[in-house]
Amino acid sequence: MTQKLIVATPSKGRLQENANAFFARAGLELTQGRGARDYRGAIAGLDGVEVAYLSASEITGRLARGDVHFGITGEDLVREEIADPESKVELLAPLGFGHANVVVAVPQAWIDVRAMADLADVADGFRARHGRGLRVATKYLNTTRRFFAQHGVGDYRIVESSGATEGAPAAGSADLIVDITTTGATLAANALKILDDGVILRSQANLVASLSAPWSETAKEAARIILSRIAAEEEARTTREVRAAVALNDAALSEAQANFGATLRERNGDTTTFACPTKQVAALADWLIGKGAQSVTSAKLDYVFKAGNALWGRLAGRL
Ligand SMILES: Nc1ncnc2c1ncn2[C@@H]1O[C@H](COP(=O)(O)OP(=O)(O)OP(=O)(O)O)[C@@H](O)[C@H]1O
Ligand SMILES: O=P(O)(O)OC[C@H]1O[C@H](OP(=O)(O)OP(=O)(O)O)[C@H](O)[C@@H]1O
Ligand SMILES: [Mg+2]
Repeated sequence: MTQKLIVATPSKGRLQENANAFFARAGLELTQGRGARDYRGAIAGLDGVEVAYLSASEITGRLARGDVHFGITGEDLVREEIADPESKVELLAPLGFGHANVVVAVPQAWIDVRAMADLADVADGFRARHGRGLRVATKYLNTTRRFFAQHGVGDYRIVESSGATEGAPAAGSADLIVDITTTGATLAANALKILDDGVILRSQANLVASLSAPWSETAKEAARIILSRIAAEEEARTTREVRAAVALNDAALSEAQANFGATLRERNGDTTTFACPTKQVAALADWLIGKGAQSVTSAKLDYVFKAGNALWGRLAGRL
């Protein structure tokens, strides 16, 4: 069976540009078939791969159904649109973009309502006072139901809203909302406030794998290669190669690991080379000078390929 690996990437919206940049960083050049309007593409140099350009929401649905193998989408969409996501998909890696919180927000004028417990109280008395239950505008139906149930908010109704959700309370079509926010500007413009314990999820874009897609040998091999490049880029981006002319014993190496997260890459005579988390480079250098090094250099690498491919290992273990 020569079923190709299908990689779904956002074709529009907030994740599109960042997703393209993410693949480019990993040395994966997406090539679009016959023109910008062709929604199928490929990855240069990788025969067993097909790229599908879809909306983030559509990507999530296809991952759940097993129509695509890999997809880039928001964790908010995965938790909302896939029932029992742990059994259907594997969230392989958070990608560091598409940050947004799914939140419960109420009118700022509700001065006594600060937390979910206050909301539960309001919900209980609301029907008696207003002749109807609370109305919540949202497109996150399942996420809202789960969160409200956890917090004992029972008497409410969801008003499904797919756009301009923040305007619903002022327009009179809902009393509060559950929606996504990044800067908070839209909430503020609509005189809404997030409840103190009302952050339901801190979401970001993820590389997600479908567990039910047809994982042919061709698809597995392509996935292994793609994941090794992604891991190599991530390792290179988050670490620096630190080198010093100083001989260190095993106890000192353990200390470097424990204090700075620095792992030994190579020991060559009197030269010691570490892989060090970027943020710890200066501290490690200081420590190495304290150990007798005359100078310490730090270099940024393009890729760090490793014999063991942790990302692929994790996925392979579930297929
Ligand atoms: N400020 C934000 N607002 C909405 N989504 C965001 C934001 N920041 C990041 N995202 C992420 O991007 C995903 C897709 O949102 P996006 O707005 O691109 O698409 P959409 O709302 O489905 O379609 P549209 O292109 O019509 O807005 C969200 O589900 C979320 O994971
Ligand atoms: O906290 P902020 O930075 O103000 O961002 C939040 C807003 O961004 C999103 O809308 P988007 O622009 O994607 O339009 P949409 O509602 O049509 O998806 C989201 O639905 C909020 O309305
Ligand atoms: Mg949007």
